[in-house]
Amino acid sequence: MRHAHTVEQVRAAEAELMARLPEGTLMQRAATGLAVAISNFIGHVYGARVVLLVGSGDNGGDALYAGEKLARRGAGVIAVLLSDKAHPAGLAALLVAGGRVGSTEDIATADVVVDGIVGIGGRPGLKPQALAAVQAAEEHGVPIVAVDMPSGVDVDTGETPTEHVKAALTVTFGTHKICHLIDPAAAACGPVHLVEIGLDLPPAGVQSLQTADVRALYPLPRGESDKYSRGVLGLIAGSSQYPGAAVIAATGALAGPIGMLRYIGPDSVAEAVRAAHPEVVAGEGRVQAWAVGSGLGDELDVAKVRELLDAEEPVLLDADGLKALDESGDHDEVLITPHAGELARLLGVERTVVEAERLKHARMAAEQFDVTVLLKGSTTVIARPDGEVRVNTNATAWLATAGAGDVLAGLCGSLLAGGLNPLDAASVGAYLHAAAANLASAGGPATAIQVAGKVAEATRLVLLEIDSGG
Ligand SMILES: NC(=O)C1=CN([C@@H]2O[C@H](COP(=O)(O)OP(=O)(O)OC[C@H]3O[C@@H](n4cnc5c(N)ncnc54)[C@H](OP(=O)(O)O)[C@@H]3O)[C@@H](O)[C@H]2O)[C@@H](O)CC1
Ligand SMILES: [K+]
Repeated sequence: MRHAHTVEQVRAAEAELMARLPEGTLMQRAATGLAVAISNFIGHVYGARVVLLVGSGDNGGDALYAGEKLARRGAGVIAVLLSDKAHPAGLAALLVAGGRVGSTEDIATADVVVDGIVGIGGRPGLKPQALAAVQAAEEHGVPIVAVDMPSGVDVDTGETPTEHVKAALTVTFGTHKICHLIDPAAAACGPVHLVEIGLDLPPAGVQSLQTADVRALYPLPRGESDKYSRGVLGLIAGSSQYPGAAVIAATGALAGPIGMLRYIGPDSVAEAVRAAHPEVVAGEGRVQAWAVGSGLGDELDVAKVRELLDAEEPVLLDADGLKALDESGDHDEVLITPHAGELARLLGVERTVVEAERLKHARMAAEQFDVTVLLKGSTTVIARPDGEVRVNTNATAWLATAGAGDVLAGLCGSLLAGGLNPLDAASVGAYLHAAAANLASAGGPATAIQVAGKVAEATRLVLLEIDSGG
């Protein structure tokens, strides 16, 4: 599990640990890990040209001490001081090691720029001198390694209301922060490298499943399992207008853990579903969970869906089905899977607002409708009414294709029917969906059906303990 803590939690853990260690120990641990990560990033140290952007706090201190270590190994290290309060001991150490103070002019010929402008003490945005330095790096194509996080992002929300660094690599300390996992800030981090510094942290409110977590959660059939005990999913999807959505959702569902799929819908759509998947049973019967909504169009039966929402079985509500959601009733076992536009409609706000503040709006909807919300997007945010959040970060941009959401709905529904709670079903489903997309895409385009076709293989790789790039 990858954990993302808030600034307040990190500060408390840091204070507790610092009280037990000689002064400066934590910063030295951070700077050592940072120097190693920078040298791995540039591939060579001797003769490398490194420019440090140094703000007024300890984030700049980390950069200066890492610069000192690189200078000792033969790098040419130049510090651009963005404040007259730059960490005095760190600066002295850099100068003793042969580094020097320079200006933004030095950026043009650098191999790497190190962003030590601000860390967890930062407010969003960049001051003019810092912005000019960052723009110089961008203009000259010099990659930026961010210390702790790209300066200018909102650390605790992942929002990027104004200018910020776009890093090629982020080196963080002790634990991940929320901005590393939530877009749009997460997209500005590049790969995130975690340096352990020994912090003792409380449970994190934002987490991200890794391969081993998915393996541990996945509902496995047992020797005595039959098709009913593995779980039966009822699928209400597709319409004369969008028959394909039912076929695609069914393909996603059958690639999950269920033993049987029941399809409920118009005869013509049922025929299409059964032509693609002869194993599907058409018509009502006992189910362990419902997946409702993909491609229903105008044929949504609001009363019927509300009946299901009030019943005991878990319900996944997607696409057109979301129109049936209201704030009444107990929706503990309900999972909704909107994209930003659909969530915006539910909350009565603009889509762009949801995209800019994904964590906030996913949590808001979860609380308001008393449901688990899976907000689709480049990083998928899954929020529970109690505020617990999981994020899925292994998606490929190629997954933005028609029908991909129907595959996800079918798969997550299948996991609900297989016995997972909405949070686990959503996070395991999002992980396997993205892993399948990575296999189907392999760096190029892929259709939704091709993605669905790779879910079984992605699952097998996870269960066999092979990391499929997820
Ligand atoms: N916690 C840990 O476990 C460890 C932490 N470590 C490191 O310490 C870092 C935190 O250091 P920190 O607390 O000194 O704050 P930091 O982020 O450097 O900001 C300093 C000052 O900048 C200012 N400022 C604010 N916003 C701004 C902006 N947009 N643009 C420009 N300036 C802005 C503001 O001052 P003000 O302007 O209000 O006077 C603020 O006080 C942390 O990220 C990690 O790298 C590691 O060494 C070891 C383990
Ligand atoms: K930074």
